[in-house]
Amino acid sequence: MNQDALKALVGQAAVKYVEDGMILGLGTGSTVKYMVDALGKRVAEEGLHIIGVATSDRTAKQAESLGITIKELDDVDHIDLTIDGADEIDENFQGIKGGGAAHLWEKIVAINSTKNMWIVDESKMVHHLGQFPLPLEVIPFGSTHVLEKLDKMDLHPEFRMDADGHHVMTDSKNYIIDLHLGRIDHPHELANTLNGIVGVVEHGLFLDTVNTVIVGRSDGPEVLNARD
Ligand SMILES: O=C(CO)[C@H](O)[C@H](O)COP(=O)(O)O
Repeated sequence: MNQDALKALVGQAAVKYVEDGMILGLGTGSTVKYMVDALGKRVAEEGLHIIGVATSDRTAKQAESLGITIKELDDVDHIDLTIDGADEIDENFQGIKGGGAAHLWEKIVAINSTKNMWIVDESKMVHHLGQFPLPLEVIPFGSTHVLEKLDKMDLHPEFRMDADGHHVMTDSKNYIIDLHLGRIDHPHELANTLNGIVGVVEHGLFLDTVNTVIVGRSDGPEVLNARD
């Protein structure tokens, strides 16, 4: 099975956890896109009454095009379950997110959710975090100085640019800096350090966040329970 087929598999597996009346956080990325397609199908076929809170403009657009009602986070009083993708998940269920430049909204939605589920193909499961560059969302004002500071801290920063050589912009109109770390031995310490840098809005370390991971493997989806 190729990677896309595994992503579709976990997307379809995840929506089996959706119940009528739920308020759902909808993540961002290519895996979530399959999940939103499958959710739209359930809404159309079963008439489920679901409210979605999207973690990006592109997910909101896709969901609405499929007949899923979308509300702003501030217009709901809770979120029952958020289903999102991830870039890396280690053996302690700690994760890196933000490959799609959406980790700020994803983290805000995640911390306001009763349960968090991540859906990934098996290539995302790792022994140690850090092979995937760690994304930081940074305020454009003074961001070159933030980059220099990170460089002096040996965090190997690089602005994320698009194919035309422009800064990748988040939905909040911020820039992304990726840290090329290779291996993160102490994710909580690194998170604390990054939280203390003025100009960094949010980093892509999602620590002690996820409850359930569905891993797409060629012999079927594997469900891992991280925490309650
Ligand atoms: O964090 C994210 C977006 O900011 C995505 O969840 C993550 O990048 C995984 O994406 P994909 O499913 O396309 O591999």
